[in-house]
Amino acid sequence: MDDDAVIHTRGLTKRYRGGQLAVDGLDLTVPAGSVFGFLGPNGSGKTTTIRMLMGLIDPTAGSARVLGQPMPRAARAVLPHVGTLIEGPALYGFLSGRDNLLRYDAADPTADPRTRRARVSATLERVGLTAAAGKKAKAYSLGMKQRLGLAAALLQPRRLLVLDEPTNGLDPQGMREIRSLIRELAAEGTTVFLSSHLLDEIEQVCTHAAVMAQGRLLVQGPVADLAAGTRGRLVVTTPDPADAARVLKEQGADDVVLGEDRVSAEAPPPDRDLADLNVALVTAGVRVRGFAVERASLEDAFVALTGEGFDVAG
Ligand SMILES: Nc1ncnc2c1ncn2[C@@H]1O[C@H](COP(=O)(O)OP(=O)(O)OP(=O)(O)O)[C@@H](O)[C@H]1O
Repeated sequence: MDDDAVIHTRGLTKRYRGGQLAVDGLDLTVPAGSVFGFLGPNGSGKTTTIRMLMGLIDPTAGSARVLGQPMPRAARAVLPHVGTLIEGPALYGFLSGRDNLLRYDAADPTADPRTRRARVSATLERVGLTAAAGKKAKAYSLGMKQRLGLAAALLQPRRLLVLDEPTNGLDPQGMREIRSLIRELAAEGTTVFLSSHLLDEIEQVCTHAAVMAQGRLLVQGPVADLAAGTRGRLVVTTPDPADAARVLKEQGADDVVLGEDRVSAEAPPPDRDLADLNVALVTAGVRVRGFAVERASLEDAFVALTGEGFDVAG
């Protein structure tokens, strides 16, 4: 077991009673201090994994350690150090935002009642809800509800935050707010584990990521490495795209895509000198206006891994 890991699983498996194998032999390592994106299309097993990590359901096989301790056995010792936002916050609509937090904190046996009011006020401030603190929660927008849920997770200092699809259903402004809050928390040293089905979200906020598909882990590691393992695309801008495409194919380029004033192809391997390709184009009379390699995105990496597009719907 990796002692520095905040979350570490070995062969973690969940088969539901109906027979559905939701998580299949998962080996996950979440380094301390990371913002770790747990990525996968709907139904790939993310929520099931999170529920096992938090001791809400038992695994069928395998083991999980959170903050160095076995789950679910050590749940009582571990969970006070973990802030969670899973499947939307449970709020009382008839209570104000502030009263929701006071009530939530009062239900936590590890929370100090003497500092309760001050902590609630500070947390409301931190998530930008001070002005709306007196409003009933049912009058909150979806983004405000989500921020209130996050506030509940932040009432006490946490070593780990586990957020299940924290920006799901939010408008772009709401997403930005949650993402910048996540970055702030990470900068203070909290490890953040968040699930998402949005590739660009993971690229924007995460240092590390794991990709799930159909209950299995496809890959995990630093986000920069995941994309770097995939070749970028060579993009040639030219008024002669058909000729350029022909020359690139002759030169052995793969996956040549013809556009109106551009041609792209899979970037050649590192041992191939790009200048030679450019010379071949120009020698064949292709007028080259632009010649560049675009870095691979996480989406390219995902497509390369699975051979299919990422389902970003839902
Ligand atoms: N309580 C349950 N009983 C039986 N099958 C379940 C249960 N919960 C989830 N599943 C199934 O397990 C698989 C994984 O679901 P899970 O919710 O973990 O995926 P997910 O990646 O979190 O997707 P989503 O984003 O839709 O929640 C799915 O096929 C789902 O239908």
